[in-house]
Amino acid sequence: MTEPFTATVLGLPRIGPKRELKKALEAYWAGDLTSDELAATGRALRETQLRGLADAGLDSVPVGTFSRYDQVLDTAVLLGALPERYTGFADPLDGYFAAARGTDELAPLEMTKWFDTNYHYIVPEISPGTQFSLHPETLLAELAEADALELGVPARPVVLGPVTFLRLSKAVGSDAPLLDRLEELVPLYADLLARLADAGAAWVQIDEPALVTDLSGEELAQVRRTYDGLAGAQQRPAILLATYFGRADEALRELHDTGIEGLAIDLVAGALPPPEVLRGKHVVAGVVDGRNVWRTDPDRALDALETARAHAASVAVSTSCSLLHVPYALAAEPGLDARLRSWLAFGSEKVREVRALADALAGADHEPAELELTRAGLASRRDDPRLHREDVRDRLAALGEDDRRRLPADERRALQAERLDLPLLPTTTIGSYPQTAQIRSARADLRRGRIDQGEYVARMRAEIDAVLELQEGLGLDVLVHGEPERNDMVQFFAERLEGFATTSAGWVQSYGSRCVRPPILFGDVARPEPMTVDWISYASSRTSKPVKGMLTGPVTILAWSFVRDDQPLAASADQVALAIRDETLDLEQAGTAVIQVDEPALRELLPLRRAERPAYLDWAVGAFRLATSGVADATQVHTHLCYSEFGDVIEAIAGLDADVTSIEAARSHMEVLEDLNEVGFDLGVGPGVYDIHSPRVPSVAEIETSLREALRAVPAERLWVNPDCGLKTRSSAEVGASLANLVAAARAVRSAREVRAGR
Ligand SMILES: Nc1nc2c(c(=O)[nH]1)N[C@@H](CNc1ccc(C(=O)N[C@@H](CCC(=O)N[C@@H](CCC(=O)N[C@@H](CCC(=O)O)C(=O)O)C(=O)O)C(=O)O)cc1)CN2
Ligand code: MET
Ligand SMILES: [Zn+2]
Repeated sequence: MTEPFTATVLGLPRIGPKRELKKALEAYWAGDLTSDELAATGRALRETQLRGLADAGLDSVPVGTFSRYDQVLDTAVLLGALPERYTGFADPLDGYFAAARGTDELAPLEMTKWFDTNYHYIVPEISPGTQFSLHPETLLAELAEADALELGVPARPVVLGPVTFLRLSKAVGSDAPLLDRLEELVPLYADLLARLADAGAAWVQIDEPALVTDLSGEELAQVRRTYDGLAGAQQRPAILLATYFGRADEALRELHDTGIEGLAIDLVAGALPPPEVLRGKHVVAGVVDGRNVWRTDPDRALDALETARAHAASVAVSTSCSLLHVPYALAAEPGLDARLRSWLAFGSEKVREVRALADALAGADHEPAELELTRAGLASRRDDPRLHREDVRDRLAALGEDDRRRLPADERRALQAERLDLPLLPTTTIGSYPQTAQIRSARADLRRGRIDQGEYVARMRAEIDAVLELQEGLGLDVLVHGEPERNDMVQFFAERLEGFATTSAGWVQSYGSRCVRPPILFGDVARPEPMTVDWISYASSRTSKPVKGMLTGPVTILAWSFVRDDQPLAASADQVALAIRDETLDLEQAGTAVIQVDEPALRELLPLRRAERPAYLDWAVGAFRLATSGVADATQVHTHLCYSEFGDVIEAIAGLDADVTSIEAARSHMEVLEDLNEVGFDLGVGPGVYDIHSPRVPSVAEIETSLREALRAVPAERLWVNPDCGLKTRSSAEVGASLANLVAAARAVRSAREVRAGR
């Protein structure tokens, strides 16, 4: 067999340690950078990164996990599966970006979450007319580029596997299962393998995270035939099949005797499969968490590595998944408190951990220095009083069922109707208004000491005034303050809660050029003081219309943070929920009649395996209800959900028991509403009437059509009118025009009904 390696990582971040790629992309899109300059940015990032890995002592380095936008879209290009409408561009790069982001004329492909992460991939469309063809030029060029660096370490090309590619794609124009098309892809992948072998690759990594989801017997058989085909290819590198984000035992058992040489296994989200599955294989053991930021417990890791070694042909140490999901390096965070820092590993620290664990496994004479550091860090973490606060624990222990329950919905509805006096089909927006350069630079000025807190507050209040004036002018019914003071809907709260740390440069790619800095939940959660009350009270004081209090829910705060690994997520969720509950009570006290608690990530955290879903939904719904059931019955609780298909969580949505739920629906309007009807949902609902992810301004007529369609599923008394999601990524011009049409459409439908009702 090909010489096995000992230390590697499964994939790499690409946005750049200082978001160099983000800035280059946005400059290119703005017409301020040439495609050559954009390419040079990518090349420089890849070179620095690969040299870093080689210097750190990895003996196999991944190539091909870079992307100008997204790796699934790249795979569609690799396989010739980009829909035809994106292929006529003079520069193919512009077609690629058109598929990713759309143009004035063309809608982009859909975007959705990559498994249970906060990364979004572009959803390829496969139609009966799609004719696959191989386009390996980019991958081969990156491989050649890596070889030219003469790192002295073999480069290992990485591709997304055919099963996962089809599993993540969307079928259009046919109901036939997409996996039926695996047989068309086998010869292409076989051809690709031959080209990679020709180019000198000893190993190829084929990523198949879809194998950790539930697969039917028929699907497993298709997977089997696919890998029989690939392993049987005439000329090819050794195949490392990489699964991550869970256990893939059924598939790995099925594939054991296909002739695949290596298995990369996630030992953080998953576990070692039975010994017979490992037998004869090169096992790349993912003991270093690629998705979280804690240092790896050396004893537990070495235990797992030794067990793997007892059964496998050889073992390498690796990360559990790509490092795409963690920030580049702790070095960029000198501001984190020293004790917390000693518990943490970002990307480059993880690479060092991998090497050190591989040395320890190989029987190094001395404990590698990196592991000594880890042991010291872990000891101080265990003893830190911030991880176990009696005040927080006592409060949680005293909770009962009544703390997660409100009056029956119809009784609340009557009380709220009286208090709010809203028209039929009330109009509202989801919370954020455009996060302009002006707003962001005010925040940057505050950070750099160029303005003081008073000046900052004054500028944000001016933004709030402008947004309120816009909404009043447009005639919206329930107003929002626009969230100008929030750098991010999760980070903002984490900065104000004890138990969380936040970073200044810990950027992680969310989609395309957009990034987030996930907070680090390290301890028990408490809220030292109100977080949003001053802003909301200010906004309320400026208008006679109701202004929604605007909070992020416990599930979403956790989903978009790095979370504790020393207690169940459910326990952390209740702690965050209590802090949010306290905030709702303070908002109410200050006179707020409508409070929205966003849970866009409710669907995202849904376990990949069906068997684990009920338990998750139970605690997730419980945490939301804990956060929202403290307020009086006359206070209207809203929630907002987006980013996904809701089929699997529809009962949970009803279980949230929010008085009003705004829900992304521009793509499949009636479907969500009918699904909700099926579970007996009888609360307020605002199916988004236009897609905020596109710059397109929807016409009055099309919004009216949406509303009339919605009215076939929902009585007017329960229907709200709102966009799909917040407006922070849109321009002010788009927002003004779109909302004017939204209000006009709502009014038209309203008065048509009133005429009919003879009012
Ligand atoms: N955490 C999280 N996850 C999420 C979402 C979300 O809202 N939050 N939504 C979905 C994803 N959608 C997203 C939509 C937009 C952005 C986004 O716009 N991100 C911004 C950064 C947002 C931010 O942190 N802004 C900060 C910092 C802004 C910044 O870059 N400042 C410059 C200076 C700017 C200046 O001087 O003008 C700097 O620090 O260098 C702020 O406003 O304070 C970006 O990539 O550009 C991210 C995700 C799902 N996951
Ligand atoms: C990703 S959901 C966003 C909800 C938030 N209130 C906003 O309007 O931006
Ligand atoms: Zn949303």
